[in-house]
Amino acid sequence: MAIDTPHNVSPIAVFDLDGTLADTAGDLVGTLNVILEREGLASLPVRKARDMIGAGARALIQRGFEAAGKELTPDYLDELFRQFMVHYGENICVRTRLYPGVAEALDRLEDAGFILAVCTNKVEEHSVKLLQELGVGHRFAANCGRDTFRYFKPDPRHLTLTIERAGGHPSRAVMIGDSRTDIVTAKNAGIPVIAVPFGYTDVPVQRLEPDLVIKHFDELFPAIQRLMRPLAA
Ligand SMILES: O=C(O)COP(=O)(O)O
Ligand SMILES: [Mg+2]
Repeated sequence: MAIDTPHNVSPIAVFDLDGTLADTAGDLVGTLNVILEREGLASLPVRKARDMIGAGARALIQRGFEAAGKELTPDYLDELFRQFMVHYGENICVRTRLYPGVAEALDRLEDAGFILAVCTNKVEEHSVKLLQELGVGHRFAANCGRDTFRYFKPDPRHLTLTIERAGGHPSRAVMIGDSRTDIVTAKNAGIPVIAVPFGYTDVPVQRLEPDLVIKHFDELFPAIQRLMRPLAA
């Protein structure tokens, strides 16, 4: 289906957050471990728990408890989720860092006239706080979390509504992500997707058939040019 491109719409690059812009596993798993320890369960090493990230904090707790062989009732999961949100909110940027080359890649895109946005399954409040603490919050025209709209990834409307809020258009957009969720979301929205292989996924991203894979943010701008040139023609 051809999408009509309105005149003079700036191109937009939409980024996933956890595992794409920033390596957040240390602090997410750090909070998961606080919760597990409060429940008398053994904590999980980051290398084992990192691939449980990607579907939001509630899923992370659920997966952590499954790994420990402990059942959770929905009510108790709600209670642990509340505890998680408080602890994580207070410890959101202790070990978390941007991946190498992110700030430069954002500069390059901005210089080329791109709008930048974030579409994450973190709650919006945490996404805003984290990107501010990482010193890049002001770069994004929209920062849309799991609770921003009624829809969240892999529902493609999370992505299309993010684009709309940022002032872009789906026909001049690209998504950058690290997981199956991001790739499925973008494909269902009809938007090209670039994957990074250093994030959180239980399957190598190449197998999920993104349009391109980049190993470092240095490669982002040329990759976007390759994908968007045919669209702009
Ligand atoms: O916090 C999560 O589990 C997922 O967040 P992401 O969508 O930014 O990868
Ligand atoms: Mg991610």
